[in-house]
Amino acid sequence: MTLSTIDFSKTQSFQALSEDRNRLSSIQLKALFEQDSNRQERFSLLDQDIFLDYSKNIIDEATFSHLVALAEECGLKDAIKAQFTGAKINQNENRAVLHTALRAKPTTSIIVDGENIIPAIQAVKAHMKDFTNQVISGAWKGFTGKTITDVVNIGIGGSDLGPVMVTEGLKPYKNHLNIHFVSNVDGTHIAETLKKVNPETTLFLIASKTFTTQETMANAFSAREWFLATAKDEAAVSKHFVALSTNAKAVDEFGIDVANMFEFWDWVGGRYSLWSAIGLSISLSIGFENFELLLAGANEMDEHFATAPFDKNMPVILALLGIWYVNFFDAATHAILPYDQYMHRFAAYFQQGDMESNGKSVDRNGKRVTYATGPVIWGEPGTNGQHAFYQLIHQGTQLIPADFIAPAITHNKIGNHHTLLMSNFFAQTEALMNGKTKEVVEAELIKASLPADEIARLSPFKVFEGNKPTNSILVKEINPKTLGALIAMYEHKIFVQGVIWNVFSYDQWGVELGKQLANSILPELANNEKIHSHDSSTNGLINQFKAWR
Ligand SMILES: O=P(O)(O)OC[C@H]1O[C@H](O)[C@H](O)[C@@H](O)[C@@H]1O
Repeated sequence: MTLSTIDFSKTQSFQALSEDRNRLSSIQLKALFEQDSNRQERFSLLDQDIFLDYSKNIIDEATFSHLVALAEECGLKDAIKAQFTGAKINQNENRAVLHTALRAKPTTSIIVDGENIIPAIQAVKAHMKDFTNQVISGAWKGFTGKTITDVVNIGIGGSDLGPVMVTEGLKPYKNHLNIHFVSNVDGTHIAETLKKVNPETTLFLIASKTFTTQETMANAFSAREWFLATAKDEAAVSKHFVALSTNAKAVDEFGIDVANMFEFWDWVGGRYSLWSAIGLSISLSIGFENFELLLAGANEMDEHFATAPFDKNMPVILALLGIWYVNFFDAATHAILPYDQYMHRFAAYFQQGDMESNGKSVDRNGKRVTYATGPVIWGEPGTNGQHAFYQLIHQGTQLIPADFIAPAITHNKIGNHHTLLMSNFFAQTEALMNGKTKEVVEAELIKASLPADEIARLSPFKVFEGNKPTNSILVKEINPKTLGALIAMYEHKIFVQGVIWNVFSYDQWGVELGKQLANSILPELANNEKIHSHDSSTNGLINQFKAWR
């Protein structure tokens, strides 16, 4: 079973949406609310303690049904089925895409290459559970008999961003272990981390799907050297180094006992791997039971995604709205704005999730696309963003659709902080939608007793056009289950968009060229001889570096 290769810009729904775009260009969102008192009821969904209000989007009933029809026309139903049942939809790498299997119920059966993969997943989970319990309880001892106090996850990209985001997001559930993350090949990252830990009580998790990634291997070797400088005994490595990988051979060559390897498989994409052994730092940080709740939340979202009709399906709706703005309003970026300090890495995580998946310009037929695909994903937690970049969202020339995410219940009930935060959350989407008219601005300036010529001069700067689209995602509370569901919701959003844009979302050839060139430049940096092998800019930069270092 392969994915369809329909050019969505040639579909009937696309044509209808183009007409909708023209029709809606003269309509203000505000007016749509005035015309229909049930608008929010119509354009919102409640599922799994997540309330998605998408009513503040530039859509009406007709547009919404055309968007849903677009999903149907592009074969989304079959695509979802293909992904969940293990079809090799990552065609360029001939792989299935089964992060959903990692959180499936143990009774499920999913066949890949003639074999049910669920028992192997359960076996790794049992290993993770046992190991997590030993480390947390203190039964796992370091080489001098001391218990573990610190865990350092060494990994990059998908082997870092998910665990960082989730351990930060779920800090209220954290136990006594200190969790650190080292990703950058810049020696500063590992050096600063090693300053904080003691080799006798530190556990290193070498997290790499391929176990060949330059950055991770360099950091892992430096950590090992640092450790051995104290331990002075290779045999001690097995008590302090474990591997999270698909590559048993490379793990063995590094010197990690394969018994201390937590395996996963090629059908888990790096940026979708936090549910696999890559999640060991999460499990150590919040306990295996909470890790399982994270998986259970994701699984419930999987079921919602796989079974809900498209017009009641959160990931599908988010994906379609995203396409609406990228392809019909020329939106080049999409902001993710969590009003929750613990979620401060959520946008960074989905930068990889989304941009590495759908940052493609060749379609599934191997042809250059004739339309825009994945937007730039960015964002910072509210209210910090309000005092930094919201100016541009409110009054700039770019249309920036934004997702506002907030928990109703806070983990830190200090004074009135949460109501202050939430008042901003509600105010911003309202302000973005309604804007402020010239009349209102002028009335305010008259009230402030400004002279008429000053009012005329100032008012254009103080007008807000409004009509800026947002989704509000109100979560009852950020806990392991709801966070699992939220992450899965965005994962599926990415998948749906990839299906419709007719791109392969699960490969990432775009990261290869830079890696290749870095490898060819590396030997050129070994001495101080002048380089002439590149363009004049690259030669000049390398030679200046050599002169200065
Ligand atoms: O887990 P690893 O094999 O070390 O890969 C780490 C990362 O590196 C690559 O460059 C890919 O672009 C990412 O998708 C991946 O997550």
